[in-house]
Amino acid sequence: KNINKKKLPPGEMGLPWIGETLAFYRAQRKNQLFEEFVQPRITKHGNIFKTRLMGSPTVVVNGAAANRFFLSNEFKLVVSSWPSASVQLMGMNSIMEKQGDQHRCLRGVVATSLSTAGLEDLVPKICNSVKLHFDRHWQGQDTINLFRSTKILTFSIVFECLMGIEVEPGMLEMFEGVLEGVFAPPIKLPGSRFWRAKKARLEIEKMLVNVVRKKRKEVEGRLEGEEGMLLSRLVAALVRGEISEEEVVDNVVLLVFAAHDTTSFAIAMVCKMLAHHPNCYSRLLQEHVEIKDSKRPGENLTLEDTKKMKYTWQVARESMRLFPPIFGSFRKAIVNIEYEGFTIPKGWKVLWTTYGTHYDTQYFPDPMSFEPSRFEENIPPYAFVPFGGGPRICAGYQLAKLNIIIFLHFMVTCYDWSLIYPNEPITMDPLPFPFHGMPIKMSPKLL
Ligand code: HEM
Repeated sequence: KNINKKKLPPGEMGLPWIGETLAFYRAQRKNQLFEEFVQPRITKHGNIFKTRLMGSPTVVVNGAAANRFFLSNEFKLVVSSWPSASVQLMGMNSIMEKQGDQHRCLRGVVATSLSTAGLEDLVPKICNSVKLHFDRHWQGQDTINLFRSTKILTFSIVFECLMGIEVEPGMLEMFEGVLEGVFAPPIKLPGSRFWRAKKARLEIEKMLVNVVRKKRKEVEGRLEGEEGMLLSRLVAALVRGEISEEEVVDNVVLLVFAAHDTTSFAIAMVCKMLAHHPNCYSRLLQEHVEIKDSKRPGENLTLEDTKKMKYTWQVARESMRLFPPIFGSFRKAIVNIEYEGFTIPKGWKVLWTTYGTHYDTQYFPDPMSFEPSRFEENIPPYAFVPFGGGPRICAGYQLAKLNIIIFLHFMVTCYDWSLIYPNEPITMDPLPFPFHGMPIKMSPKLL
């Protein structure tokens, strides 16, 4: 209560409640949130400024030092803070709402599924999913909506390869029904986005509770110590009494949400960059042809093979630097925070951004040019943060990486392709997506 006003960061709070929300939304709709909202305020006030968004006084922080400070002090100074609609739709028990020991327990379950042994099993599974996807959706077509295609694929990879739940017809649509409401105003009027999403969530709950109970019987009948995929591990924790049935359900929903638009957008942007940079494309193609030539026909890739996709991962990281799938995310101060001579009062929100460092000339000279070779050098910690950092760093980073590079392996070695709209605009709703869904022309490759 006794905060010295002079020590608040500079910036405009605007009108009561509404603050600068409209300007924020306007910029977001054009996918110009950084250029039109953040950058001009950095120029005027510096890297740390205050504003008011959706009723909350908020401090926007930019730069590697700020990322380090706020991301690594999760649980001590700040906690993640999602809009009410997201929390209602993902559930109160998802990992993003958990702190301390409960958070550690859930992360542990995800992490063991993505440990080295887990990844070794995942690689052939992902390969099979990609091949099956091409057989079902690409074969015999000469054009395809790439963004849609990668969403269908990512969904089946998360469900079948990571969790071990078979995808049934209609499931993807049900989940997308929920995702559409995640950032909508939480208005429960019939017909509103949020209302429709709530209905979809109830349907999913019904479906997942059955899946979880079936899995529970299986897990209980198994020998102790026998491990399985992520769902089995979550259910095993349920059987041991460490987590509840609601926690299992909420975390399955959360994992789909976390993986879905992010991975698909990352793949779409890599393809856009490859289409615009033919030299990078030939170098990437060569990497994959060499790997393919080292295998017998039909032999699956191994984790070792994916480690050889070094240039591909540079291309993917450079694409995520320029087009991060996540703009940043909100935290809430749980104490009064002193930072860089300013006070951030307890209860205020903090918005850290990926863009605030990704275009910083100190770390990325000539930041607007596409140069995958930047990633040959080590990038200083917290300067490149598409996956966040600290205790809440992306739990699915390894899966995202494998999904992206294995998809590219099969796409570039099996197909010739080109963008139908090379300069297709990117919009946001509120996550970024290519306006036309990135249609491509493609034909099977005659290698
Ligand atoms: C290119 C793809 C992806 C990107 C760019 C991405 C980015 C991020 C970022 C920035 C965060 C941190 C959010 C914060 O600090 O508030 C995060 C958290 C998370 N991500 Fe990802 N993600 C991707 C794919 C995935 C996948 C495939 C999964 C899992 C299947 C996943 C699961 C998670 C989970 C569970 C968290 C929450 C971690 C926690 O709260 O402890 N993500 N992701």
